[in-house]
Formats: sequence, structure tokens, C-alpha cells
Amino acid sequence: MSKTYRIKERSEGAFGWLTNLVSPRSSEKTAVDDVSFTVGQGEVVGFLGPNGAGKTTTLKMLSGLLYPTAGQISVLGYTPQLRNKEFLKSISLIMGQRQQLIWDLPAMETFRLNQKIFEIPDEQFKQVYGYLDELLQVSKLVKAPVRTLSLGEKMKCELVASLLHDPKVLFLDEPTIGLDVGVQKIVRSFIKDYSRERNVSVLLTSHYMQDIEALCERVIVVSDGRVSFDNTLESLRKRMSNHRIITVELSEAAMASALGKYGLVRSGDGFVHELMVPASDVVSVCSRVLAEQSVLDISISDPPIEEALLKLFMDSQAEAAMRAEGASGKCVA
Ligand SMILES: Nc1ncnc2c1ncn2[C@@H]1O[C@H](COP(=O)(O)OP(=O)(O)OP(=O)(O)O)[C@@H](O)[C@H]1O
Repeated sequence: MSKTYRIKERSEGAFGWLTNLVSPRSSEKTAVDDVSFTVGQGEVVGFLGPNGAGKTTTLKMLSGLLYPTAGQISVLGYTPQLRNKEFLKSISLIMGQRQQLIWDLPAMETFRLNQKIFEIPDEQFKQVYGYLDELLQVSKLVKAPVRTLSLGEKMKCELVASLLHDPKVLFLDEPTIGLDVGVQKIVRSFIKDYSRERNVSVLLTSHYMQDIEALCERVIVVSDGRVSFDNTLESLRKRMSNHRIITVELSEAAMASALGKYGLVRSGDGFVHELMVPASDVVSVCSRVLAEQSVLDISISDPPIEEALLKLFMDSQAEAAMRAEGASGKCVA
């Protein structure tokens, strides 16, 4: 699937409005460029990428909110942009930055409205609400106007409102954004239990790697609108497995530059420094540091998954820059 946005360019200045009227100008932005993947039933897949990579645009196309400019999409056998009623009853798009709850009314009013919209029989409503309440503990929250709830409480109610119709596919766009660590953990474990117990397929975007590590075995990484990686989280982790982090605590403060001779200094505050070194050099670097520095403590760990992701983003951005350069070269020729 691909999506190109047309962006109106507004002229500035006193007569800008006249220019906009007489000769309107626009440019194009390809947000999603020939992205292709499949997700199996019951699979929970992380959909990652830097800001502006095209994740939300992809989720909107998958849930039928946006028409693709090119390509074909099939979700549960339906074509999302046709917005078939049965399709809409089978999916849910939950966005951490937007909510569907009616601001001035208690959340239960939104739940009842959704019951009507999705034609949920009373018995099913009772059963699904009871199940969701057991996992999210919302019964104390649903009678107060939504505007009086905290961000975390709103997110719990938002999840209930979005899942009452028992969807088979979930698109989650940053569901833990802005939540404190306690509520993040609750939401994470809810998604885990819910997807496993209901055998629901989930496509999850998040900038928090704890979400991805807790929930996803497979990750798809997009950068500049293109898929740059589609494999297991483990294989993403292994991309950095030829490096280790050596954390050194010194008894006397030292400049980061003083440790540069041992490896790449990732961070340092005077007393504690982190060095990234090739795995094959770990023993020799540790010996040298211990012999030459006043060391209080030293430890060795694997690089966090963020390192591998960052490297992937940087490689894809470099590739995109080269593609753009090639394309402009072609134009000139
Ligand atoms: N309605 C729109 N009109 C024009 N351009 C848009 C529109 N929506 C998104 N874009 C552009 O498309 C690109 C992809 O945006 P998108 O929101 O899909 O990225 P994202 O990966 O979800 O980013 P983030 O992680 O910051 O949420 C961005 O460059 C964005 O500016």
C-alpha cells in the first residue's frame, strides 16, 4: 500500500490570500511508500519507526479512515476503505492521542452509545463489559464525567469503549503515551491478556520499547514510509550482539574523553561511564581499564534494543538520502 498526501502551500504577505485564490500551489508528500506485510490471526506485531515514518497513516488505511493512493489492503477479507459494516464491527483503532469518550458525560454513556452503534445485544454487552471491567477495574470510574478523570483512568475507559464490540483485529497507536509507569504496566498487561485470551490480532505502534518487548515477538520497522525490517524481536536484538556495554564506576571523577581510548563512550557523568566495545575486545578492555583507572565497580551488559533500532533508523535514513540524491541526479541527466 502507498499513500501520498497533497499539501496546499499558502503564500504569505499582504496579498498572499489573493495568490492562494488565483494560483493555488500544492506539493506532495509520500507518507507510505509501497509498504507490504501480513499479520496472522492472534499475532501481536510491533510497528515501529521514527516520528513521521508513516505508522499512523498506515494504521488509518488499515482501518479504513484513509484511502490508499496505490495498492491493495485486505483485513479479515474486507477492503478497509469500503467501510463495510461487518468490517467495522470486527476491528478497533485505538489512538493514545485521541479519544472517543464524550467529554462532559460519564464513560458509561459512551459505552451505551457504542452498544447502539455496534448493535451489541444486552447479554453480550453485560458479558464483555464484565470481562473488561475485571481486567481494567473501571466500574468505579464510569459514572463520573470523563473530563474529571485522570489520563490513565481515561485510557482504561477508552479501551473498554473500543473493545465492547469484541473486535478480532486491533490497531493500537501509542496506547501508553503520556501514562505514568504504573498505568503503562497495567495497559501493557491488559493488552497481553486480552489478545491471548480472545485470540485477537494486534498491530501496535509505540515509542516505548518496554511495550514492544513485553508484547511483541515480531516487529516491522518503517522508515521514510518504507519497511526496513520485518522479523523477530530477537533477530533485531542480535543485530547488536557483536557489541557489549562496559559500565565503569571510578573512585575519582574523569572526563569522558579520558576513557575514549578504550571504546565508544556512550554516556558518562564523571564517576560512571558507559563504553561500547566489540564483544571480542571485552576481556582485553576490562583488563586495561582495571589496570589503568581507579575502578570501584565494573559490569558488562548487552546493548539495549533501542541501540539496534536507532542503528536501523539511521541506516534507512542514509539509504533514503541516497535514493533522493539518485533521483535528483536522474532528473538533471
Ligand atoms: N493529513 C496530512 N496531510 C499532509 N501530510 C501528512 C498528513 N498526515 C501525515 N502527514 C505526513 O506524513 C508523514 C507520516 O506521518 P504519520 O503521522 O503517518 O507518521 P508516524 O510514523 O505516525 O509519526 P509519529 O511517530 O510522529 O506519530 C509525515 O511526514 C507527516 O507530516
